[in-house]
Amino acid sequence: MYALKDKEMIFVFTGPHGAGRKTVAEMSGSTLGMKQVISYTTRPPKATEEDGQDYHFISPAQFAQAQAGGEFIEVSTVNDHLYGIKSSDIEFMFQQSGSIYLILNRFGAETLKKLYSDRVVQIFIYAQRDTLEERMKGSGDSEEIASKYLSDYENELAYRDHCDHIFENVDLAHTVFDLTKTLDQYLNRNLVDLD
Ligand SMILES: Nc1nc2c(ncn2[C@@H]2O[C@H](COP(=O)(O)OP(=O)(O)O)[C@@H](O)[C@H]2O)c(=O)[nH]1
Ligand SMILES: Nc1ncnc2c1ncn2[C@@H]1O[C@H](COP(=O)(O)OP(=O)(O)O)[C@@H](O)[C@H]1O
Repeated sequence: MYALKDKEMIFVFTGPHGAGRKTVAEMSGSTLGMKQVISYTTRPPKATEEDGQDYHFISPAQFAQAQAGGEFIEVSTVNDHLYGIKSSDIEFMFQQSGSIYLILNRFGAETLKKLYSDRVVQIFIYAQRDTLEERMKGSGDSEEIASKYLSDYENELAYRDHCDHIFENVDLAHTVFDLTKTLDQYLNRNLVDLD
């Protein structure tokens, strides 16, 4: 496991699938110069996704090999596909930036919190159930996947009690503004005028 250096912080975006975690994390992250640690997955890429940008798309055999070699600090199964984060990627991203972020389900968020305790800030992004349903349709998730995620909505929502900051993502610009202001306070960059 990578040992964090002085002032290095990990921001974990979690919350229900389709709430806009990825959208808002990328927008605030690029404003603040934070780097994303990209997960590895055995899920096939969607039409709009790029290898190395959205995920590192690897085969089950490649995943098993990396897992056997102890390369992952966390592994999770979602809809019959494996997802994991490599410790070496955390280290590499910290060489690029003093703060990194990840977009994880609640199990991954909980694991990182256990591993890195007070150096992890958990950001919970959510939306109302019917809003999620609409967004999932819009982002190309199949009805089967959407209904699987929605059936777990209450459990996903309950995880917010474990998080440091909670944002309901209704209006995108508003969420990103509030989120950037919150993250900026940890980073002490004062990019956002607080008045
Ligand atoms: N625990 C864990 N969760 C992950 C990891 N990578 C991605 N996730 C989460 O697992 C879920 C995967 O969902 P998926 O259907 O592939 O849709 P996505 O939202 O487009 O990535 C999302 O909630 C991700 O945030 C990982 O390495 N570990
Ligand atoms: N505030 C918002 N209003 C409307 N659509 C949004 C908003 N935030 C995100 N979206 C859209 O919702 C879909 C899901 O967003 P995404 O960031 O992929 O969610 P997550 O990472 O939480 O699964 C995307 O199509 C995205 O463009």
